[in-house]
Amino acid sequence: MTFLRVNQLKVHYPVRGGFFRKVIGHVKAVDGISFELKKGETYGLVGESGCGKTTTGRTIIGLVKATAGEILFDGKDLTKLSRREFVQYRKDIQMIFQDPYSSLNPRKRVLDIVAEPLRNFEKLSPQEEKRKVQGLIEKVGLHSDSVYKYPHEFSGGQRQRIGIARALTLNPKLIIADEPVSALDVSVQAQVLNFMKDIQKEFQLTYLFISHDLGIIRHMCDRIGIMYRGQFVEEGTKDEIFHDPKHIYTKRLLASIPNADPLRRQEQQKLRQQIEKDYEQLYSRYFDAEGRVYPLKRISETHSVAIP
Ligand SMILES: Nc1ncnc2c1ncn2[C@@H]1O[C@H](COP(=O)(O)OP(=O)(O)OP(=O)(O)O)[C@@H](O)[C@H]1O
Repeated sequence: MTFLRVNQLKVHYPVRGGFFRKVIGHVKAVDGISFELKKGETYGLVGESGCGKTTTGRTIIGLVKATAGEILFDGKDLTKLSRREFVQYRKDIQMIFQDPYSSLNPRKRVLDIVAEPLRNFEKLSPQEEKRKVQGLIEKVGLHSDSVYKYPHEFSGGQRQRIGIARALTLNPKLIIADEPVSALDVSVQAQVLNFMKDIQKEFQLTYLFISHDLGIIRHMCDRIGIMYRGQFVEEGTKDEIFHDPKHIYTKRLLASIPNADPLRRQEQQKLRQQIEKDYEQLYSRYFDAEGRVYPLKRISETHSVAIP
């Protein structure tokens, strides 16, 4: 059952320059992507830094305005809703951020941090609110007394659990997790990821999981979309992507995962060189006068199209 559908979504950020800060061009952060999420699944968005993953997530949650395209959720196009209408949907879609160190207000107690979304939507008495927050804090594996503490009193993994408790406060249907463990020690990453899997079942959540780490994507996701410079180059189930990748860029990403077996490493090295050669022939980077990677253009698969 389709739960959320993104149709031809584009997000172009204006680039300003000159004395009057006029718009001199656009960064096509997301440039016509379409995909859908089914209820209860984990959909992975993967690609190298700057390919538009975060922008996609932030646009779905309404933090960034779409330039064109549709985001259909519960029969409504979120890009067309007024601010007021959007707030109702915002309850159902929550985000877990990358950095648990900066995403929690250091001056607020856990009670206030976790209760914040609640205060915007429900009028609970202070006692009811505290009971609810303590319940959530226990759910994420922390002691109920933690509600009186401040973020600096917790480890990175614990802080991310607090971020997750905050995301769960309003019983959301969809959680957008943007690199939720990349700021954490490898030893804690697995704990947080497994915990996210557990609560997914319990709270019947659908995840849009954003990561550049294919190992994590493989562990977490049912279906995967591979992004490259604002576009999708390939989409498939976990098995299709990992066992039968079709696109040269996906092969390149997969070849970059180090092989644990030393005997196979040499083989992998050779494969990687071949893939790099093919890739270089297909894609090329363009830079503007200031050295920024420019229009994120893709050379056609036949190598025959000249880039202006
Ligand atoms: N507010 C903004 N204004 C202008 N350009 C932006 C803005 N935010 C992002 N960009 C540009 O849009 C492109 C996509 O960025 P985005 O953060 O969505 O990529 P990403 O795949 O999530 O990368 P990362 O993994 O590094 O976070 C990049 O070229 C980035 O520089």
